[in-house]
Amino acid sequence: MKIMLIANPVAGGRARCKIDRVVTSLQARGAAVKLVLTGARGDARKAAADARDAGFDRIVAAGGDGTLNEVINGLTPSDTPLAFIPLGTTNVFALETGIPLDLEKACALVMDGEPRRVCLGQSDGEHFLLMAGIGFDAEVVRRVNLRLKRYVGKLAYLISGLASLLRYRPRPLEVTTETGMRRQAYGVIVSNCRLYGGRFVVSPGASLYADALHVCLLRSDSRLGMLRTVSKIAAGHPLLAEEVVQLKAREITVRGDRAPVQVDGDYLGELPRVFRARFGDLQMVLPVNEDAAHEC
Ligand SMILES: Nc1ncnc2c1ncn2[C@@H]1O[C@H](COP(=O)(O)OP(=O)(O)OP(=O)(O)O)[C@@H](O)[C@H]1O
Repeated sequence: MKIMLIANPVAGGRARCKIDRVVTSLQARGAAVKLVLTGARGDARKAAADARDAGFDRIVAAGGDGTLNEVINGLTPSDTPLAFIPLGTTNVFALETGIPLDLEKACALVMDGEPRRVCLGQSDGEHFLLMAGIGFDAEVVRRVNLRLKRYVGKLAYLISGLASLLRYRPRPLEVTTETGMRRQAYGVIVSNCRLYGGRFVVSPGASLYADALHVCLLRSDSRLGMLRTVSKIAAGHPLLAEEVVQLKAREITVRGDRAPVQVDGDYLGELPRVFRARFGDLQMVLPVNEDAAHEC
């Protein structure tokens, strides 16, 4: 099996030795591995685009969810299956899909797993695998100090969250779906997966294998209300109808006065934006689980 391994040596703080172990493990399982180490943002995307038609049997992204997002954007659309080795800080995609955090088991999945078609979110030509956030969470992502994140990990988001909370004022957002349904909200999370930011379940009905996105509309128009909703999500408490509205849609338009947008944990820009579900443009090597089998 010919494998292109695109790996971020600074994922999760320091991943260089883990990447060497991944190469050794894949070679021991019979793979011919070409390794590209990223040196900066954008390298993983370029490497994936270059590898697209180069005859590899698998493209493997090794790093955090940010590296995975870049590889997806370089690769899609493609029939070459994409596998993932989680080496990141939060590893939301691995938690969502059950990709093992144990390197040996993750390498075994790369070699033995069956590729299957997945759904991606798309906005202005950019793909996302996990979610897009509009409003407060995007402000937190915009303000996060990436150098600090290398040293303190997830704590950098908490620091940015507290700093953002002092200044942020929830502003009204207008959300329209392809069926013409129109709603107002003060924060929006467009999900392709159930989990958000770690093990927090924001969109329980979302699935990587369905041709749709789930939309969570946050209705609190005050900072205190917003804090209450976020705390309940973090504690795993059920949310009330006056706090959130959940929708399912294939196309979602969000308008609002220069509100910030993040996708898969990276700042993307400001509103207005259209978010679309795109099923089948990419195949991924993932563990088989029953939910996934049902959705297919
Ligand atoms: N050699 C490098 N030096 C500095 N930054 C890099 C390098 N290679 C890639 N990057 C940037 O680091 C960003 C974050 O890395 P990545 O997502 O792999 O790990 P993480 O942030 O630790 O994990 P997670 O996304 O799961 O929180 C990438 O989006 C990329 O822009």
